[in-house]
Parts: sequence; C-alpha cells; structure tokens
Amino acid sequence: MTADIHLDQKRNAGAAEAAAAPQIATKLRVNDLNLFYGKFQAIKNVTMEIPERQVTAFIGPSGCGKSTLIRCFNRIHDLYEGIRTEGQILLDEHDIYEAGVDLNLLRSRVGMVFQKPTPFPMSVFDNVAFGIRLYEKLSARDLEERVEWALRKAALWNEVKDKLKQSGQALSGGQQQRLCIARTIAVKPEVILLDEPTSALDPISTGYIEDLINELKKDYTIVIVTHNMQQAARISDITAFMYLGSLIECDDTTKIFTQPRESQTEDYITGRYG
Ligand SMILES: Nc1ncnc2c1ncn2[C@@H]1O[C@H](COP(=O)(O)OP(=O)(O)OP(=O)(O)O)[C@@H](O)[C@H]1O
Repeated sequence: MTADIHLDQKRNAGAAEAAAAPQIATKLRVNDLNLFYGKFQAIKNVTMEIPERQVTAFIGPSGCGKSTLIRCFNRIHDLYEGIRTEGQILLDEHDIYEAGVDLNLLRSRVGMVFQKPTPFPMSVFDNVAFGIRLYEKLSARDLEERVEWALRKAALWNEVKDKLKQSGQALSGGQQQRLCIARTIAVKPEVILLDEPTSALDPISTGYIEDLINELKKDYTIVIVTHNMQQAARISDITAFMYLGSLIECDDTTKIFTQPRESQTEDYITGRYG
C-alpha cells in the first residue's frame, strides 16, 4: 500500500477523531537541548514535545542527529566519555538530567530497541527474564507469567513457546528483533525508543513489527527513528524532521507529508536531498 493511501485513510480517521479527541498529555518535553561529542555539536537547540501513547517518528538525512537525540531520552550517552548535554528533558514534567536521578529506574521507564537485533547469548526465556530479574523480585511462577505476557505482546509467543530453552541467537532476524521488543516490554516501560528497528529485516518481518508498533501504542509512548519515509507515514502520528542537528519541523504526520511548513522538509520528503 502506498504512503498516499495511508495518508488519505489517516486524514479521514483524523477528522472524525479530532471532533471527539480528548487532550493528549505530553510524555517527554525537550527544552533547548544541545549535545556535544567533544567539540562537535550534534544537537542544536532542540525544543519539542513527545505526546503520550502516540507514535512519534524522527526522519532526516544520515548524520542529522536522530539517534543522538533519542539516546538522550534514557541517558544512554552517560555510558560513554566525552559527551556533554545542555538543556532539559522532562519525563512526566520531571527533569531526567537532574542530579540524583536513578538511571536504572529511568531506563526501566524508557526502554530502547536498537537497529541490529541484539539478543543476549542465553535462552529465549532468559533473554526476556533478564531485565525483570534486574529490576524486580518475582516468584518463579510470576516470572514465567510475565515472560509469556511479554512474548505474547511482542507477537512472538506462538513461534517460540516450544523453544523457550533454546538460544535467542538461534532465532531468525525478525524473530530476534521481536525478542528484543519482548525484553524491553517485559519490564513494563512507559516509553519505547526504537532506533531503525526494521532496517535489518525483510518486508514480512518489517510488517510484523509495524503491526506490533500500532498495537503497542495503545499502552506505550513510542519514539521511532526511521530512514523509510513510507514507514513513518504508515505508522506514526507525529513526524519530526531533523537536519544538521536542528529540529526543522515537528507536526502531525499527515501535515508533514502533505503540507510541510518548511521548504527543507518538503525537499527531503520529495527526495530532493538526503
Ligand atoms: N560517538 C560519537 N562521537 C563523535 N561523533 C558522533 C558520535 N556519534 C555520532 N556522531 C556524529 O553526530 C552526528 C549525528 O549522528 P547520529 O548517529 O545521531 O545521526 P543519525 O541522524 O541518527 O544518522 P543515521 O541516520 O545515519 O543513523 C553525525 O555527524 C555523527 O558523525
């Protein structure tokens, strides 16, 4: 199906929804954020809001700072030397960069799935149980129930229920990525960051993950980086276009793909550069 058809469907659905739509809360609020890798400034004065239980997609040419920005949302950069940030990121209106923030707790609230599937070298069951064991003390029975719940939510249970003791690394690429999503969901986060989650997958596995994202947004706030503009059009409610470290424009996906405000956005979505 083309991006255009999706946008038409969205527009019609959007008009009906708008009439009855309750106010959508802001889950993450970014205030004047700058990020430096040493002396290189990769994020420049970004201010934006990420709405709760919506899918927000980041698009833009390679190297524009999409991954760098979303990695700020759970402070993954803190694991590396020489990276400095300025500004604020509020999660439910509390600054995640404030002194004394518990980073383990933050990362259990804001989970992340990477581009390349990264199952740990352990069984399917232990992959999903890993984070739960880290953050919670569940009985063996409750743990089994939670693992099954997460695998069902990630639309993987039927394919792995007889392989729970086998290595997670023995699954197909698409199954491995759903396993990583199950691992992330298992700790019941509030926000899920997906950094190009389907770029290493075939179209069928990509379809599974896109359906899954659509399902997951009922319960979670989803942030996705994608190079695939049709994918952004298909699955996101809000699209943010970045260029050279700056946020050029962030709006309803339909608006970005049909009537962008900025000429740079239009040039990018019409394939004039990038
Ligand atoms: N660890 C790092 N040290 C120094 N510079 C970095 C580092 N990581 C990224 N950069 C630079 O920061 C800029 C933004 O990179 P980033 O990976 O966030 O872009 P991106 O939009 O996600 O790109 P892509 O779409 O290719 O994944 C690029 O110029 C990149 O070279």
